Amino acid sequence: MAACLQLNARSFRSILPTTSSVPKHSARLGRISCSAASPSKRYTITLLPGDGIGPEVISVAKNVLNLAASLEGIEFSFQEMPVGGAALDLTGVPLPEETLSVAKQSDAVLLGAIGGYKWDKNEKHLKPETGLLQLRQGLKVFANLRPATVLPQLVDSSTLKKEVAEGVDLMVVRELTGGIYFGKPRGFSTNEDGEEIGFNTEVYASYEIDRIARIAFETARKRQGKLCSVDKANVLEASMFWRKRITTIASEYPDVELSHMYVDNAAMQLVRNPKQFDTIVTNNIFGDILSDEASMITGSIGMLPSASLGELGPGLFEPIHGSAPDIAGQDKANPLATILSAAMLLKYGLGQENAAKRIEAAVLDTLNRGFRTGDIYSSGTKLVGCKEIGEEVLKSVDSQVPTPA
Ligand SMILES: NC(=O)C1=CN([C@@H]2O[C@H](COP(=O)(O)OP(=O)(O)OC[C@H]3O[C@@H](n4cnc5c(N)ncnc54)[C@H](O)[C@@H]3O)[C@@H](O)[C@H]2O)C=CC1
Ligand SMILES: CC(C)CC(=O)C(=O)O
Repeated sequence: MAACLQLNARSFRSILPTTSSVPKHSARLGRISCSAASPSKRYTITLLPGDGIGPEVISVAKNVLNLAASLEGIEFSFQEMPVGGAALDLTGVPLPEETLSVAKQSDAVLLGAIGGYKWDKNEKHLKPETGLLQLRQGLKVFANLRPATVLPQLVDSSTLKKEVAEGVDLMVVRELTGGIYFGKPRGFSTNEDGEEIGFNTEVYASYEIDRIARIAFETARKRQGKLCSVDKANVLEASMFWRKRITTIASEYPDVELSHMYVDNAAMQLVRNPKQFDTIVTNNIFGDILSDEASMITGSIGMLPSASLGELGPGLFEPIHGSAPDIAGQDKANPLATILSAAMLLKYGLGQENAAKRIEAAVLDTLNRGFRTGDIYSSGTKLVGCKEIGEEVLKSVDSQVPTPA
């Protein structure tokens, strides 16, 4: 148990510069300016359950977040707002102005997932996914941290051989508000031969690369000091420019060992020898794909949390998975990624590290007691649903002693 906690604690501790005294809405990234004042103990949290399994995992994570925080004397007021398909059904748009406004005014945002078959044929501006992209852009959360750690308890759940998966502890730093997801021109048209076409633009300005590069170098510096920048600079101009800017920023971090890798090779290396990676920095689309791949090394996409942070304003915390319509409404979803996202919210969003550690420890304790959802089940463990594993995590939190005042 101690060894497991140690491994986990290191991986969580090493994500970003430690900010145990981050005031509300202070800059949290890169060159952080922190107040020395004690953190506030009252926060407003926007909950965005979204679609599919989103409401199931958010309901569980909310209870865990609330209990862990209360043991540290922290009070939350939660405000639940619609986003994605749920918002489309209610209001006709995937990100209502009120949702964005409430989110912006809160201290942190916890999101489940969006999307579903029902809205798949909608026009682009009426897709749930557009609402999530608008939310990320509206909150200006350009830095998406996606830790992938193989917990000793789940090494048998990995699809990779034990000796390959064991000990993997990597961090994907994904650029989140630029690149091909947002680049213009984009759309549908007709080419000179009269053929219908669809097109998008991968574009990055130097400031966008420089700021994510600094976050990634700072992150690597707090971890094992190794940063691998992933691009497609053998083919794409946007990647050539990415590599040039990353190399320029590297001169500010002589203590960090920088390497570059093409994305096709990186995809292969992640399953060949994932332990070679410490911190990966990459663009929006490659980060999306590589982090889903990395999640399977850890056992399941249902295990990977994420934190999306900007220079100012609330952070957005969400599991990396989608709305999983194939299992929605069946109490089969693994809520641990969302619960761990709540821990990231406490640590990186609010500077409440002790409460975050309570959640991380409770997740480990629950796994140590043998509880598993279907996606991480292995023989000899206890198969439970989303609600039940949530209740077990709550019991683990509940059994912890409050920090003396
Ligand atoms: N951040 C978000 O809200 C995201 C939303 N989506 C949307 O979600 C919908 C479904 O997309 P998919 O490509 O199927 O990706 P997905 O991540 O929703 O599901 C992929 C597979 O993983 C499983 N899975 C995902 N999360 C799980 C969990 N917590 N526990 C157990 N199993 C889990 C699903 O059952 C499915 O078999 C689409 O509408 C898509 O656009 C996709 C990715 C991210
Ligand atoms: C807009 C989202 C559905 C894109 C995505 O897959 C993600 O960022 O996780």
